[in-house]
Amino acid sequence: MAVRYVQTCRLPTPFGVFDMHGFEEPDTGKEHVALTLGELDSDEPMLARTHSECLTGDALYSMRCDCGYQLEEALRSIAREGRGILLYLRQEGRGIGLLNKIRAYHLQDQGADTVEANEKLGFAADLRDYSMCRDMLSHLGISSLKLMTNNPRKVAALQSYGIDIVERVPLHVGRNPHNEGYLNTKQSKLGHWLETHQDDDPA
Ligand SMILES: Nc1nc2c(ncn2[C@@H]2O[C@H](COP(=O)(O)OP(=O)(O)OP(=O)(O)O)[C@@H](O)[C@H]2O)c(=O)[nH]1
Ligand SMILES: [Zn+2]
Repeated sequence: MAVRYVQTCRLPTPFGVFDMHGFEEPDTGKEHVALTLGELDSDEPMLARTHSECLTGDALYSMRCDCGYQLEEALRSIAREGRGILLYLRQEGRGIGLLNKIRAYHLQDQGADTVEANEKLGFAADLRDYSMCRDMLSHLGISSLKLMTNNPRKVAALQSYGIDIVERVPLHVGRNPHNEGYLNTKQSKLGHWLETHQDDDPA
C-alpha cells in the first residue's frame, strides 16, 4: 500500500530520544510510524525492526504472544547500537483487526491454534502486506537493513521490494507458559525461526 509522509517529531522514551516520522495510506486512512535513532544518511546497514501492531501485547501487557517483549527488546537494541529504525505498522492481528483478533482469541480459548482460529473466521493465516515499508524506508533514504525478526515471510517480502537485508537478527524474547503453544504454532505452521529452547535472558 502506498503511503505519504506527513510530519516528524521528537519522541523521548525510556530507551532513548527517537525521531517519530508519521505516514498515511491515502486509500485507507491507515496511519503508520517510523521511530529512528542516529544518522539516516549513511550507506551503513541500519539495525531495523518492522513490528505489526498488537494492542494487547504492545500496550496491555498481554502474555498470549511475544509482541510486547519483542517491541521493548527491539527499541533497547536500537538504543544500544546508537542507530536504527523501528517501523510500527498498523496491521493489528496479522491484518484481521482488533475485534477479529478477539474473536480469534475466543476460539483459541476453546482449543483452536492461532492459524485454525483465523481460518474458522474465514481469514487466511496471515493477511499482512509490507509494501508501506518500501515507501517509508525510501522517504528516509534507507535501503539496507540488519532486520530483527524470526519471520521468514517478512524477510522475503522486504527483499521483494528491493530492500537489502544484509543480516537477519533473531529476536527470541518473552517465551512464557501463556504463549508456549502460540510460539510452537508460529514455528510449525508459519515457518518462524524459533528454537524450542530459547534463551530468554535479554542480557
Ligand atoms: N490473528 C491473530 N493475530 C495475532 C495473534 N497473536 C498475535 N497476533 C498478531 O500478530 C502480529 C505479530 O506481528 P510481529 O510482531 O510483526 O511478529 P511476527 O510476524 O510474528 O514476526 P517476528 O518479526 O518474528 O516477531 C501482530 O499484528 C499481532 O497483533 C493471534 O493469535 N491471532
Ligand atoms: Zn501480540
